[in-house]
Amino acid sequence: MKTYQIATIPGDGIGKEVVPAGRQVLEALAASGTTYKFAFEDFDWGGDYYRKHGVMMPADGLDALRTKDAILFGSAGDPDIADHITLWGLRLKICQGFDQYANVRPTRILPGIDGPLKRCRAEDLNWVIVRENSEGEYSGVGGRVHQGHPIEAATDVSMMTRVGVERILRYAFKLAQSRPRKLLTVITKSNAQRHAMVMWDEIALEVSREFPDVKWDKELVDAATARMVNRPATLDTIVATNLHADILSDLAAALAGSLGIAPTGNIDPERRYPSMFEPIHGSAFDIMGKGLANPIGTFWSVVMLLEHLGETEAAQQVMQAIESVTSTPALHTRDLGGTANTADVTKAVCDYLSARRERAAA
Ligand SMILES: NC(=O)C1=CN([C@@H]2O[C@H](COP(=O)(O)OP(=O)(O)OC[C@H]3O[C@@H](n4cnc5c(N)ncnc54)[C@H](O)[C@@H]3O)[C@@H](O)[C@H]2O)C=CC1
Ligand SMILES: CC(=O)C(=O)O
Ligand SMILES: [K+]
Ligand SMILES: [Mn+2]
Repeated sequence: MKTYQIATIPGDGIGKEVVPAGRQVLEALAASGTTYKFAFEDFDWGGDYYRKHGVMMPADGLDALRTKDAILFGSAGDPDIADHITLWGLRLKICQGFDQYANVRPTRILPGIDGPLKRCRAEDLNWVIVRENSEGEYSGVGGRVHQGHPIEAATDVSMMTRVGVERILRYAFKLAQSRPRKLLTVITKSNAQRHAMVMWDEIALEVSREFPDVKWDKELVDAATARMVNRPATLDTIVATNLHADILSDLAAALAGSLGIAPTGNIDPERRYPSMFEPIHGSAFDIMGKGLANPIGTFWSVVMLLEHLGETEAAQQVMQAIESVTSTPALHTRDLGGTANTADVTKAVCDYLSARRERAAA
């Protein structure tokens, strides 16, 4: 029997609540009679580790992850440690260390969820945002000098390379091609950002020639926010830079009902390294430790993890379990206007998976 090696890294805040929940779902799935097992290794990296060791993860931490089939991640972010230390010390260290250059963020309005847009039907919002995940505004290039003096200066340089832009655009065109509408929107800001974003537009045109069956258009990022709200059905696959897509995908999640529902894959499409799956949200300091976290974003990330492993049927089963739970208002957490807690939702998803096994056996 095949055993998938899965690393779990809860990290901080509600990551510590939703990642164990995600693991329970994978365990319930395996117990329901799959032809494979999961072997989990849990890593206690994050803010608590930082308080003990002065780093978010060990210097050779990537080596412990290198041989895993996938990583399930929670969040990096601790109320008592600066956000740039936690993010760069853990999540970005893994994303950049394993060159997970494609950050893939599907969004749709799940059954039973009441989205905030009154003119948007559920079928009008079914997007996948492809976020460049290795360079751009989050390349980490820059510096700060003369701190505290009037002449203090600081830069965050947005680095765009032809290789980086070409590979993410090619990934996005391919993904668009694989979806029924074969529709891609390339989002930039090539009016104001007159160098790298102009290069994006040029490379988009070049790469588009490899995909004659994909319809594509361009939108500037400011106008894209309005289009997402006013004409959601005109979008399908979306590709944008690291920063732009980070912002647009939180908006997308909110338009689909809640930040607590939305999943991500940090993908190395070439499979040189393990890919990492996480909800798009962060540590949620305001609700951590209270059992209020919606675990659906993590469960949907588990679906993406299973798809990445090639376990398509299992992925579908977990997605069905999620949709059965979202269809039941009594199982909505507070962010969806309900009163259920993290454990209630987790149990319902696990029970659904177990019941499938019983139905199959009957
Ligand atoms: N991938 C990662 O590791 C990320 C880390 N962060 C870090 O997380 C910390 C907090 O960041 P914020 O900007 O506040 O964003 P956040 O995503 O943690 O929270 C924003 C709002 O959404 C709500 N929310 C988020 N997830 C939820 C869930 N599953 N269920 C119910 N409500 C949920 C929170 O309660 C909060 O009101 C910071 O340290 C930040 O750097 C933020 C985003 C991603
Ligand atoms: C850090 C962050 O906001 C994200 O990965 O979405
Ligand atoms: K996260
Ligand atoms: Mn974000």
